[in-house]
Amino acid sequence: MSSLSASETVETVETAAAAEATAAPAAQPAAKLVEKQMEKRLAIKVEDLHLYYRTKAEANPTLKAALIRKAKRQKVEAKVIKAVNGVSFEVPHGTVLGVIGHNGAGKSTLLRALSGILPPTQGRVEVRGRVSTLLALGVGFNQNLTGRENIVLGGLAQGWSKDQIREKENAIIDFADLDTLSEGAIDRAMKTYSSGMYARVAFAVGVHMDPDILLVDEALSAGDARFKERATEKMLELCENARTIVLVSHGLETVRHMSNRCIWLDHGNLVQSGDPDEVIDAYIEKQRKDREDADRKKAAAEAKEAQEDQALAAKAEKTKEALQKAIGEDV
Ligand SMILES: Nc1ncnc2c1ncn2[C@@H]1O[C@H](COP(=O)(O)OP(=O)(O)OP(=O)(O)O)[C@@H](O)[C@H]1O
Repeated sequence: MSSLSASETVETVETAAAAEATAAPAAQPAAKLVEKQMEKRLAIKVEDLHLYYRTKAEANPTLKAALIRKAKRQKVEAKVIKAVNGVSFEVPHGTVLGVIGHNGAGKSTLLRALSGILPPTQGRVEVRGRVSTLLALGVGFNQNLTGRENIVLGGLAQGWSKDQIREKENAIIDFADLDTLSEGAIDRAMKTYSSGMYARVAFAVGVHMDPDILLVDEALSAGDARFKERATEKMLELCENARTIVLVSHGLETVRHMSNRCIWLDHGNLVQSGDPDEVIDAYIEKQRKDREDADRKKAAAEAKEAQEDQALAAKAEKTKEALQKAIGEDV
């Protein structure tokens, strides 16, 4: 679980606004005022965001390779992976933003930047409000502590009072509802949990942190159908209270059902953003076309291979005939 210092980002925006007000104190053009009002309603503002990872080119260096490199005084080349390339978008408070895209499109990386885990390589990320992050693996839990102990730890990290912790602890445990899966599990070390049990506790903690902005990365994928339904209801309830949710998922129907805005990432680029039905339909159509293209390429390659086989067989036949002629007997 990670939280971002909301006050810091808000302060940046207000400081900029104050400076502008000093420069032009009196009448401001109506368009400017409207823009400012809109600006205030924003929960997230992402401007020309680039996120790169630097990795060593050699994934599994061998001792021999390392020794040769050392002898030649060569350095291991750093490889830059451009996970997100100049993405810009805005999210008003009360939005459920679905983020879709192929494997490796940059969705989780974007979410890491929104949660503050990953600083931008270039560009700006402004997140205004208390953030709660639900990552697929429930990052932040101590595996050796029990579910209950992790809940208390999460509360302490949020600065809750003893009474608040006691009150929320029960609500979280009720919501996670682990007893129906395995009695007494909440008092066992989390390393003994199944991925579904883990997801339940992570989700229950995340939504009870009373976040303004909830970032969800496939955290529901491990939950069973009943839990997913309850989690969806809870997220919609949060949203009715003008909370903002960013939902990264391959579950296109979940995104269609839950979100009221959607962005589609492809190789780190923002392909389309807007109405979820339109964006999801366009994405499905692109996937269909890609599959068709791949099938066509495969069929063409197979046809070419068959042709080459035929040509080779014909050539072999001719060679055999020529040999027969030359020596006048069967070979
Ligand atoms: N820690 C990392 N170090 C190096 N490269 C990374 C790291 N994490 C992700 N990447 C790379 O960044 C790109 C985007 O990955 P990311 O996990 O953000 O994609 P994704 O859309 O969330 O994919 P998926 O749907 O498979 O979870 C990929 O090329 C991935 O290999």
